[in-house]
Amino acid sequence: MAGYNLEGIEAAPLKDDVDIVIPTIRSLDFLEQWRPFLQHYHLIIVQDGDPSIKIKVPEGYDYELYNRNDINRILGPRANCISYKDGGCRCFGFMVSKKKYIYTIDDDCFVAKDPSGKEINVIAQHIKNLETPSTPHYFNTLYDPFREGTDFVRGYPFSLREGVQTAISHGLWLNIPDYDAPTQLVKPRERNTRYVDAVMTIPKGVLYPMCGMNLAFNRELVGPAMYFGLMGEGQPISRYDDMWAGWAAKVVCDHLGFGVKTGLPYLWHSKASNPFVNLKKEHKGLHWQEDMVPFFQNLRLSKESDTAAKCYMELSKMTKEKLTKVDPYFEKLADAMVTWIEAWEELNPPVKNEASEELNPPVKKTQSDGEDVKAKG
Ligand SMILES: O=c1ccn([C@@H]2O[C@H](COP(=O)(O)OP(=O)(O)O[C@H]3O[C@@H](CO)[C@H](O)[C@H]3O)[C@@H](O)[C@H]2O)c(=O)[nH]1
Ligand SMILES: [Mn+2]
Repeated sequence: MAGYNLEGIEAAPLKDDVDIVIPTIRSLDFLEQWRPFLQHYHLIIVQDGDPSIKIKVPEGYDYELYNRNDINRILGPRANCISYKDGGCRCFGFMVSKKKYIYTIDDDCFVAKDPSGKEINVIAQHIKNLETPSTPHYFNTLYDPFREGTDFVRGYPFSLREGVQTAISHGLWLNIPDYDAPTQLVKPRERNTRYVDAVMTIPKGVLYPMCGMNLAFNRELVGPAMYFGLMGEGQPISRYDDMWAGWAAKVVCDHLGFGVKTGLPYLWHSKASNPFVNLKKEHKGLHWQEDMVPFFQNLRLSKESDTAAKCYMELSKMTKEKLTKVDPYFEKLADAMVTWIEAWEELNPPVKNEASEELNPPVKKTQSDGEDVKAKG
C-alpha cells in the first residue's frame, strides 16, 4: 500500500520546521482569521514600500519583521537584488529563514472551506504534499497515489513506485482566481467556485505557472532557486516574480530529481487587484513569456550543477546568453541572480561538520530602528 498515513496529522504539523513568509504593502488583519492554523508558527513578514510606515502585527503571533531599511542593512549593496514595490520582495524572507520548510501566503488570502463545509488547514495539506513522494516520471491517472484511499493504478511500473522527494507544493484558490490582467479585464466577475479534490505531480519536463499566494517548498532542496526576480519599481516588469521563480525552480527540480505537486490545499483569495494597474505592471511579461517559456523548456543544465545554487548560477549565465536579445533587462536580471546566490550563501553558510570549529553565528536580526527583533507575541 503506497499510502502514507498522515491523516492524523495534528493541527500545527512540524511547527518548528516551518516559517510563514508574508509580503505586505497593506495590512496584516487577515491573520486574525488564520489563528487556528498559523498562530503556532513563526512568521517572517517582509514589509514592502515606505519603511517609515509601522505595520501592526496581530497580538499572539511570533514574528520577525523586515522593512526596506532592514533589507538594505542586512544585505548591503546586495540588497539591490530584492524587488521593491512588488510581491517578489518575499524571497528575502526565504533567505533569512533557517527552517526546512517555507509557506508563503498573500495578505488578501483567507481560510477556505471544503465541500463538506470544513475549514481547510493549508499548512497540514502542504506538509502532507511535501512529506510524501512525487511521481514526475510516469503519470498516475488516479492522481496522488500516496493519499489515503488511492494507490498506483494497473500498468504503473513497480520500479517507479518509490517516487522522488517533493520540493514544491503549489496550492490553489477559490473565489478570485490568479488571472492575468487581460483575462481579468474580459471576465471581471468570474469567480472560481470549483473545488477539485486532487493533488498531482507536474510531470518532469513540463513547466507550470507558479503562483506565489498559496505556496510551500522545501528550502533545503530548492531554496536558492526560489528567487522571485527583479521586479517592481525601477524595473520594466512586475507581477512576474512568482512566474520566474516557478519556471527556474521547476527546471532545477527536474535536473536534481525532485518533484513538484499542484492541487490541494485551497484558500479563499479575496481581493482582485486592479486589472488596469496590473496590465501596466505586467504587459511586457505578456510578450516576453513567449520567449521565457521556450527558454526554460529547451535549456539543459550540466551534470556539474548538482545543487540548487550551482544550477541557479548556471541558469544566470544562460539567461544572460539567451534572453538579453529579447530585452537588455535580462542582463540585469542575470546579474541579480548571481547577487541573490551570493547573498543566500553569505546568510546560509554551508553547515560545518561536528569536528570543526563553532558554526558561524546566525545573522543578527535587528529592526531598522535599532531595537533587536524579538520573537513577539
Ligand atoms: O508592491 C507590492 C504589491 C503587492 N505586495 C504584496 O504581494 C502580495 C500579492 O499582492 P496582490 O494580492 O495585490 O496581487 P494579486 O494580483 O492578487 O496576486 C498575484 O500577483 C502575485 C504577486 O506579484 C501574487 O503572488 C499573485 O497571486 C500581497 O501580499 C501584497 O501585499 C507587495 O508586497 N508589494
Ligand atoms: Mn491578491
